Amino acid sequence: MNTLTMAMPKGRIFKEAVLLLRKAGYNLPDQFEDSRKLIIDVPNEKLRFILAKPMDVPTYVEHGVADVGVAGKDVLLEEKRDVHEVLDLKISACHMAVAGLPGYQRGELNPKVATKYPNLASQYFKEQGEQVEIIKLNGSIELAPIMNLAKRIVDIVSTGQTLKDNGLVELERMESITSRFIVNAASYRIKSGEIKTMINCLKVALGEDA
Ligand SMILES: Nc1ncnc2c1ncn2[C@@H]1O[C@H](COP(=O)(O)OP(=O)(O)OP(=O)(O)O)[C@@H](O)[C@H]1O
Ligand SMILES: O=P(O)(O)OC[C@H]1O[C@H](OP(=O)(O)OP(=O)(O)O)[C@H](O)[C@@H]1O
Repeated sequence: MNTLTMAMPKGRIFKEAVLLLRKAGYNLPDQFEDSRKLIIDVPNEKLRFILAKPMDVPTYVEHGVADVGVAGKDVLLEEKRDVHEVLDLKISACHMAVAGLPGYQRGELNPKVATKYPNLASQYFKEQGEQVEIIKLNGSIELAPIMNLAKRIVDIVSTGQTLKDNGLVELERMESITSRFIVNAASYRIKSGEIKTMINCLKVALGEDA
């Protein structure tokens, strides 16, 4: 049996993904979630975890540095990496939205939209037939309309608290987002037994038919 390398997103998805793996029967050590190590070997399960920035997980999987990984659908839509998306893990649920100050009306020429997701946002507005100027930010996106950097933002909404606390409202709901199990194409062939076993165990944990 081959060792599988799994790219995991550091941050909010990580804990939920670890819980799901444990539910799927993988015996992961205690304190696994609290470690600051970026590579964690679990020899008993023939697993090696690499802990990457959420946006970088598909890159590691595309290049075959990791055989499999967990990535938010938002990241997959933004990065468009060449990976197989094989399973919806139904964790870290949220949605993408266009937000802005209350009462915003379309109509300006080439309006600015601030976002951490320039590709996803560009595609959305193209489909809507609205020409916009995308301003890429790396976080605290809700600042942009308040400071008049851009009247609208495209960002993740979960509880809606961040929008509310900053006096913003959701203007248009976009895609629903959950985390997905992704696989490198070559690994899928070379390590198909191990990968299919993992997918089946995850499906059972999710209450789906394996
Ligand atoms: N409220 C939320 N805000 C942001 N991301 C969320 C939320 N709920 C679930 N997610 C999921 O978590 C992922 C982001 O995780 P996290 O917030 O830990 O990283 P990040 O802040 O984008 O990372 P970094 O800023 O370190 O690059 C998203 O890709 C999305 O799929
Ligand atoms: O609807 P809510 O539950 O309030 O969650 C949404 C907020 O959470 C995320 O920010 P994050 O905490 O990742 O910080 P960031 O601004 O650094 O991206 C996201 O970008 C929103 O700002």
